[in-house]
Amino acid sequence: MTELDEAPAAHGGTVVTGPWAAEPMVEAGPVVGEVLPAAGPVAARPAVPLRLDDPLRLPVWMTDRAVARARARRAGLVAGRLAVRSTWRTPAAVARGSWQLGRWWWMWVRAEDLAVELRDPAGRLGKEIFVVREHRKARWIISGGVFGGSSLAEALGAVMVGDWLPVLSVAVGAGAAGLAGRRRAPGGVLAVGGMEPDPRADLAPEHLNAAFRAAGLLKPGTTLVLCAPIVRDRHGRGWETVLDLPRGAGKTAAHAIAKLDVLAAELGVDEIQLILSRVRAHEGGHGRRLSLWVADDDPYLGTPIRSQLIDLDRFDFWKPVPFGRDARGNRIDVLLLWQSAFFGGLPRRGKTFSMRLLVAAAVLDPWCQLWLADGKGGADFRAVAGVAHRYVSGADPDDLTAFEAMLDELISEMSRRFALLASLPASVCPQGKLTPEIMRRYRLPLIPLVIDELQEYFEAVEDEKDRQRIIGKLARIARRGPAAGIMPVYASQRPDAKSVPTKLREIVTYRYCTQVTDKTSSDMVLGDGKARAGADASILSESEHHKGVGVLVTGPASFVVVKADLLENPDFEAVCQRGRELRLAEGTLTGEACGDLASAAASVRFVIPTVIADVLEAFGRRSRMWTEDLLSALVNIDEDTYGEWDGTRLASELEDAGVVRSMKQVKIDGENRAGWLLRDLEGAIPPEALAARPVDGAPSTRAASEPPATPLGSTPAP
Ligand SMILES: Nc1ncnc2c1ncn2[C@@H]1O[C@H](COP(=O)(O)OP(=O)(O)OP(=O)(O)O)[C@@H](O)[C@H]1O
Repeated sequence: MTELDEAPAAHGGTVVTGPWAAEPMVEAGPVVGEVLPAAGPVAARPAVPLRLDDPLRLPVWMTDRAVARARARRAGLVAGRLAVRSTWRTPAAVARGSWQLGRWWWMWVRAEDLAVELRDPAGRLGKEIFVVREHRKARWIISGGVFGGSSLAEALGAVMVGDWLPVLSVAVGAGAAGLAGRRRAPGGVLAVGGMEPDPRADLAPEHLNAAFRAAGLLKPGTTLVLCAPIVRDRHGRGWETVLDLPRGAGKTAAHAIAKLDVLAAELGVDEIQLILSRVRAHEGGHGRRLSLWVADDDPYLGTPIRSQLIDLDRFDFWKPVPFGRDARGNRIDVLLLWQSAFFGGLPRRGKTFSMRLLVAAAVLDPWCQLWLADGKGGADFRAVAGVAHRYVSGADPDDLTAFEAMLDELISEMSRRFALLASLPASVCPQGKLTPEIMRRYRLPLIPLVIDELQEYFEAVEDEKDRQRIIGKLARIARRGPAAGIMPVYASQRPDAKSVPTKLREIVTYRYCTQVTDKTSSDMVLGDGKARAGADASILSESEHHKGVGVLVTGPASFVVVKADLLENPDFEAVCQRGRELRLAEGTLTGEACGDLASAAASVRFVIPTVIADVLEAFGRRSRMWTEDLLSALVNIDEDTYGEWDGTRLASELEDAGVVRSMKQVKIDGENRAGWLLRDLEGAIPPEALAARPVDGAPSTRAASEPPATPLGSTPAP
């Protein structure tokens, strides 16, 4: 196993190469400003001026097996259909052609063309009738001459050459009549064998012109401007080109992207097979320039790619996380540093699995402190319990309290970090932001805050005011957290306004949406107007192959459709086990992952006083509690012992057990009341018992002579 040290260098919150970037054309150089021929029955490719020093280029079907196969298949189909259909179509075509030729001859011999020219505005011929008659006479003579001459020639030919000559003449005549009587497709394009041309076999400029015209993007008589020849892409999986919409029609690249569904239908492919993206100014583009790629097949077919994270010993979360691949097979990595993310989509479409790739990367970095809440409390995240600093599973009333306590604690941590960063000298902290050096020196690990099935928490809250308060906290963390190394990743199953509060979504920088039912739901996750701009998760199908495929929006104008790598539950468990070992070795295992304090104390033969043990149990995952709540929780634990206790009795018992109370009033939700802090209670546990927990950075195997590590969260003076 290796560390992913060849991962691209960190760069401010971007996703590496996506199909929106015009790729260099490898097969041929760009031919700027070449005008596509008008739509029509033109089968030939656009004439690219040849120069003597141009390399010899073979037709694509000779160099590309996929195209050769597609062509052969199509030729076979066309020939087969032609053979079957011609049995009844040929006589009909010959009859139609004979009738048309006969009619044409009759019009000609009647000199109708001349008569039309010579008629006065009232439609009379007047004296010109004599000219017309002269012509009629001459044309009858010519017809008679041709007919008589050819009959004589046929008769002589039959005698001198053979009887087959007249038969051949009749066959040629019938063939000509048959050709004249062929059926034509509407618009004048010939439908060979009754089949439409298949752009997958050979995408030609006229296909593009016709599709753009049908989508209302081209005015009659105008054509697209080809900036690069239409070539096979480097993997031979589709056709690609760069083109401009013509000036003067008022149509932009954005208009074309909004018509992606119509264009795909006109090109005879599924929307998922057509990748249209703007070519921006820094790539040499402008408002009318588009990069276009038409895949031969659904680009997401095939077995899912196993996540690289499974085989990594450790990962550096300051680097982009290997996430998946786009339609064209380019790797997509996601740098979560300084960012926040939102995952949405219908159930069972791979939302949690995709999000878990980021979690796995965090788990593999011992300098990441994971705070995680799973609203459903399913099996997907159970393995993080051994690594996570805070882990809330489920959305029952107790879990909801723990969930909010976790948010409060994190907000306090965020404020502490900002205060600390502000106090550091500019030489240590030049940008006022966390750096890997500051992280290690001041024990400020990166904190991914991961919340799956967010809708469960919103639904568990009955009062709208409480819901808004939670949204406010989540939004506050998303807005300010990233600069302090706190990166929220939220996921919700239901793409509606209640489950995906707009206020929250708009702050989050990355948004990922797996399949949804319609454009409105897609916009609900990805942002208003995104579907119109091409980022539309409703084009994903229910196919097994589209599980884990989602639209990843990385900025106001950038998105990519990604097939996420696969990381299944057993692999995730192995990753979590590795993450725990890494933290134990590095002395960074903290919080709930350290386990139950009472059992840790028991392992060093120390018995925690019952009152402290019970109070700790009553605290659960909270960091502070009001006395009245604590007393009722104690009554729940043991009514016989605590039924008669009041605040004074509790204070004196805890004092006797060694608890030193640092403050009598504690603030919860902005309200100060008599209460207790978790850290005061933990302060009463003797050092040996605390040392039995790896919480303070002591690897379980640390030698007695080694100095103790500084606890995470306790910061040395700058
Ligand atoms: N990248 C992937 N490639 C292939 N299959 C995947 C991928 N991601 C997920 N799946 C499959 O899809 C199933 C559902 O995934 P997941 O649990 O992430 O869905 P979800 O959208 O989070 O659903 P829910 O909201 O019900 O939890 C998984 O059990 C897995 O088999």
